[in-house]
Amino acid sequence: MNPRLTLLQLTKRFGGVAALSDVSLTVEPGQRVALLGHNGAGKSTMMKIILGLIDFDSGSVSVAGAAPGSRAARQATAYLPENVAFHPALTGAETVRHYLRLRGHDPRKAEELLERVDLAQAMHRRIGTYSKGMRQRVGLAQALIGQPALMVLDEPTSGLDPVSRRGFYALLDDLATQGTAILLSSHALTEVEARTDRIAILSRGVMVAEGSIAELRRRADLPVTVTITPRDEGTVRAGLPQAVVNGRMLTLSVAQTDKLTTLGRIAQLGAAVEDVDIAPPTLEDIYTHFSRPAESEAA
Ligand SMILES: Nc1ncnc2c1ncn2[C@@H]1O[C@H](COP(=O)(O)OP(=O)(O)OP(=O)(O)O)[C@@H](O)[C@H]1O
Repeated sequence: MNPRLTLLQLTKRFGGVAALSDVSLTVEPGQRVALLGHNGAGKSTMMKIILGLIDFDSGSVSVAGAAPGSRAARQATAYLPENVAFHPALTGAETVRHYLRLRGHDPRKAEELLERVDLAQAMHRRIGTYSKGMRQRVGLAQALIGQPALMVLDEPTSGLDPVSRRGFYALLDDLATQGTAILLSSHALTEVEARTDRIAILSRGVMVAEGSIAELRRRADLPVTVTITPRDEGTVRAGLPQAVVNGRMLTLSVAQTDKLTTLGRIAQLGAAVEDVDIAPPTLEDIYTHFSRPAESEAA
């Protein structure tokens, strides 16, 4: 299958600032890719280039096999900006009908789209009375028009409460199952860790890491955290002198390669141990690990 999005050695400068340097990325049909990066890392610049809103200096970009900004690319792509702005005097239903007409679709589909984003109750109210999260969901309904081949979402959950976030990701899962490729930028590491297939980390315009969370975890080779709940603290501390006391628990930071040996030593402590938990490095740990070299360059 052809990728829905291909960026090859993409470079973009704004005067003296290299917003993107040699960035490559592909997103296949049905993939959900999270684009992570500090403020000013180049995420919005990349999205604007994909949408054909700004030019780039060198490299190549293909959106569903077409040039960014071309009619074919625009038809294949849906975009949800971070702060959606709609006319406050129009209702949700009127707004989505308007976008349906603009994109050559049957305006009667507005109700179904608004139901999909959980706005059935409020669709006939003026948008001026909506909360930020509700406006965001109107934006999402607009982005769902015509079953896009590629969805580009800029911080899509920033105004949403936890229940709405869950609903939002369930909707993305449905779209991905039907083949839509999804590229979303986010600073919410915990939720993208659970709800996306691949992570792309930009740091000062450079793609410093890209892959599934399992691949990035392997590559980063960060220690796992082993937490032991002792039944007999004295015996556990004597058996594991390097463990750090943390309230009622003892924790150990263990290299991946020493994990099984350490578990063997814990098992030998027998009844002195009440429980053991192993936590792999979180996406936040991985993100910090890969972003760090560029940060130290900056120092
Ligand atoms: N129109 C512009 N003119 C000059 N510099 C720009 C312009 N747009 C972006 N930049 C610069 O390019 C770099 C990347 O900015 P960009 O907005 O892409 O970052 P970002 O990752 O989206 O950040 P944030 O998380 O804050 O939205 C920054 O140094 C920014 O100042």
